[in-house]
Amino acid sequence: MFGVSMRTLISPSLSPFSLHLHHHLPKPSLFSTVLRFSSSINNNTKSPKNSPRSAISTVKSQNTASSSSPLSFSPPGEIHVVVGPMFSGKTSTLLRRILAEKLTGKKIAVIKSNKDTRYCTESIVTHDGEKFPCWSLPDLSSFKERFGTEEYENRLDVIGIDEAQFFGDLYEFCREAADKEGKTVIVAGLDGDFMRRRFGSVLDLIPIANSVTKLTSRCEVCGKKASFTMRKTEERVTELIGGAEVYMPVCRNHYVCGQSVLETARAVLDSSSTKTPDVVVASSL
Ligand SMILES: Nc1ncnc2c1ncn2[C@@H]1O[C@H](COP(=O)(O)OP(=O)(O)O)[C@@H](O)[C@H]1O
Ligand SMILES: Cc1cn([C@H]2C[C@H](O)[C@@H](COP(=O)(O)O)O2)c(=O)[nH]c1=O
Ligand SMILES: [Zn+2]
Repeated sequence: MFGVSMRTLISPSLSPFSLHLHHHLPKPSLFSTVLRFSSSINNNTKSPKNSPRSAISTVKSQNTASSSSPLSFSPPGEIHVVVGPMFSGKTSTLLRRILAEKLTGKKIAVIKSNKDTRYCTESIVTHDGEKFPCWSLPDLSSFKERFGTEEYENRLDVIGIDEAQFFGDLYEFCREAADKEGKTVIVAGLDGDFMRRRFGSVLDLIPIANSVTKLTSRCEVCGKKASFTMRKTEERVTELIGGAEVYMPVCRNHYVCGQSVLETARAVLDSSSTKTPDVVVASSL
């Protein structure tokens, strides 16, 4: 990772939600009554004295059990989104954050798309070779059942998702996990494809995210900060698995120059492929 620019889109202290609560709601409001009711349930909960894990599990089971009540208030989870071009350190950042959560005693799981078979199917692997075991899946909706529904609901705290651009059900999974199941979800993926078009549904998470981080790499041409990924080959399909042999990180200037160079090259290739055979034979002699 060469540079990081962090934009927290929702500041908890200034959220419309808290302003609304302070200035417009009659007191006591139904909402604050629900909050007090719910917190008194949790305060009366006797957690086992042994491990922090047991305490976490107890609170989570309580929340799951009470989630069917119309007056219940589950503690919300969180969604953190990490985007950027290829080689910008998205997987490294995901790994670092996941390990930090693990160190605090949280139970974690990492999922990556099974479309990405570049290094290893059972681990997320950074371009620097760091590894962490993961679930390699075709979609996210099957994760809960594969992980074990009871284990998922009562003990899992943090879910990391790598190569998020490849998951069609990303938005629904993250919203459900954070809003209804109290999970912290850390999502790493490409915001844009090689044409700088939105990639998959990563960008759809922004309105429901707690934080969004866009990383930069280093432009392979000039060394300045790179925010885009250039494809070096002729393929035009959106999804094309590959590494440095196919893609390179570039700055805006070299993305624009590179696109026009590629377009010129394509035009030359296209025109040469329409030449009559005798011309091709003649020129190749
Ligand atoms: N061709 C390359 N261009 C830039 N960085 C590279 C390249 N090859 C390997 N790297 C390394 O990749 C690291 C980022 O790896 P990773 O976290 O897997 O990135 P991402 O998930 O964003 O693709 C960089 O810190 C750099 O050391
Ligand atoms: C730009 C771009 C990338 N891909 C593929 C190439 C890689 O397999 C992954 C990205 O991996 P990384 O962890 O961000 O290095 O996505 C693609 O299919 N289409 C594209 O346009
Ligand atoms: Zn450049």
